[in-house]
Amino acid sequence: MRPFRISVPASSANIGPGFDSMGLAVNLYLTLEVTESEKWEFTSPSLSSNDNFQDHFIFQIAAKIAERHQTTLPVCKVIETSEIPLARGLGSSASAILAGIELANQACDLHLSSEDKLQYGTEIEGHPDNIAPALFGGLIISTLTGNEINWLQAPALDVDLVIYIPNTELKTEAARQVLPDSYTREHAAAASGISNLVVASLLAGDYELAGKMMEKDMFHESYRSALIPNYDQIRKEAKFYGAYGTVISGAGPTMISFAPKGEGPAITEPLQAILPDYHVSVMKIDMQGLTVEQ
Ligand SMILES: Nc1ncnc2c1ncn2[C@@H]1O[C@H](COP(=O)(O)OP(=O)(O)O)[C@@H](O)[C@H]1O
Ligand SMILES: N[C@@H](CCOP(=O)(O)O)C(=O)O
Repeated sequence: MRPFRISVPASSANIGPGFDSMGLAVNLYLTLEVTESEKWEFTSPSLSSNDNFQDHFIFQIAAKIAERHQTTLPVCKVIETSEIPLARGLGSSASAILAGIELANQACDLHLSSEDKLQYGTEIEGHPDNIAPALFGGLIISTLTGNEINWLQAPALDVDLVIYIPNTELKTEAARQVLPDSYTREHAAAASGISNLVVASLLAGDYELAGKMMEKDMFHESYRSALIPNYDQIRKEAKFYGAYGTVISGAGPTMISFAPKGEGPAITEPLQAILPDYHVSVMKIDMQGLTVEQ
């Protein structure tokens, strides 16, 4: 086996009303450096020296994918590094799942297509909104109906992104529990109308309208806002300093603003001063998605 390096970007899902169906790849990366070895070694920021590599999430995903293809992983040395904070709404689990799938793909020579990876990743994660952009890059609108996934990569957005990462975690599973099990027809019609308009205005480059409509989400934001520290303040201050709109990133607690191109720093600076316990920064949209270097 030739050594290889896998890189997977983080992602910000939902973008307001695109709940479980829209997400954007951003420039924070999980990487795996993989070489063949005499004995298994897995170095990871989330493993202490007492932990068994077999308990590692990425190893488990890779082993499952290999098993699904009636094979086993060869003995490898894997070094994981990651810039993606865990349980903050930046798709760390989706990036880790894709890294595991690609580890199996490369190490076992599975010749998986991108659609295979999307399918496997979505089956594990449950929804394609983080998996699809982390795999393909850019802004992806996707939908899972039964087992079928359809998706579209939008043209590049001409915006700055500002993210506000607090130093507290919120597990996606916990943030899904506060959501209603169902919506009335009236509610669903209004919510999907808002979502349609966000997508249409992003595609048309009408970012003022996109920002206005994303803040009107009716699928998840209002139910989750109590779980998100400084939710109202971040939206209000970001708007004051020029943002088009600010929403929860994924299931939170990170928030993300869409701002006019070049205006990101004018929001970052005052917001970082207001939120000393946060990491506030301008992010770039990653247009590559998952990459493998031999
Ligand atoms: N690189 C990783 N290595 C091991 N486990 C990970 C990794 N990334 C994510 N996870 C697992 O996924 C969990 C976070 O997933 P989730 O609650 O969906 O939040 P998010 O995907 O928004 O970061 C972590 O607590 C951890 O169990
Ligand atoms: N649509 C999901 C997205 C979860 O994203 P994550 O980055 O928080 O894992 C949801 O809103 O639950």
